[in-house]
Amino acid sequence: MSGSSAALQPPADAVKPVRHPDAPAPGELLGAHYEHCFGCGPGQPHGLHLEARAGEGVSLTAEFTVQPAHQGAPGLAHGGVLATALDETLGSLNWLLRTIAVTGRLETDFLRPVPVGTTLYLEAEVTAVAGRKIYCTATGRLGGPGGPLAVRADALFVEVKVDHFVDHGRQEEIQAVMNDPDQIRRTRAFEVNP
Ligand SMILES: CCCCCCCCCCCCCCCC(=O)SCCNC(=O)CCNC(=O)[C@H](O)C(C)(C)COP(=O)(O)OP(=O)(O)OC[C@H]1O[C@@H](n2cnc3c(N)ncnc32)[C@H](O)[C@@H]1OP(=O)(O)O
Repeated sequence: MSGSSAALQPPADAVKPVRHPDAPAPGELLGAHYEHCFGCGPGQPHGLHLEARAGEGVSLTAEFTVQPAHQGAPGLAHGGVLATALDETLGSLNWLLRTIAVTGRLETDFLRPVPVGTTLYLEAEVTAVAGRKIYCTATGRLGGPGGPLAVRADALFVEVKVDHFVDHGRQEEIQAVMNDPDQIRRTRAFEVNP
């Protein structure tokens, strides 16, 4: 079963997404947006370590290999972890728009079980933009980019300012990020109007 709910249908005044002129070139690895992100951070031992690569237009591909720490049922990926992989992949699209945005809504279809050791090949694209609202879609396939479809998702991301994180994040981590010039550079790469 698939098909997104009315909340994920772009309004009549939505426009096509525009790839930012300074977006990473097609084929370029996007890198982690935060060292300790559960989805993409290299400093998160049990994280997904998802790696995303820019595609054409406002699209990208990503890969994630399911580890024993990601199990739900014996030998199978937990559904919440797969939803995280989709969420992270969709969130990475914002590198190409150079916009900071957070997930407002994520609708997921789980079509096939995903065994531990499998590499999930993900593809995502932004389909429409309406003001601060970014509509996007993603798929995850087993074993290769042309493999069987295992998971898919439609989502709405909402553009926010850096203040979103500063105001709501725990002080300890926010301060550490503020003191890290590398992280500040990565955050700036998301923003058109910092
Ligand atoms: C120093 C620090 C450096 C940090 C450097 C970070 C770098 C970049 C990190 C990125 C990280 C990504 C990681 C992966 C993606 C996540 O996992 S993000 C984490 C999960 N998501 C969240 O925590 C978001 C929690 N929710 C919220 O904060 C707020 O609800 C939101 C989403 C910001 C919206 O609140 P708001 O700004 O007050 O906006 P609001 O007026 O309510 O909504 C705006 C529009 O969106 C619509 N909308 C909002 N929510 C929904 C919904 N659920 N369904 C349908 N429509 C909705 C509204 O109806 C409205 O539509 P219009 O009226 O404009 O037509």
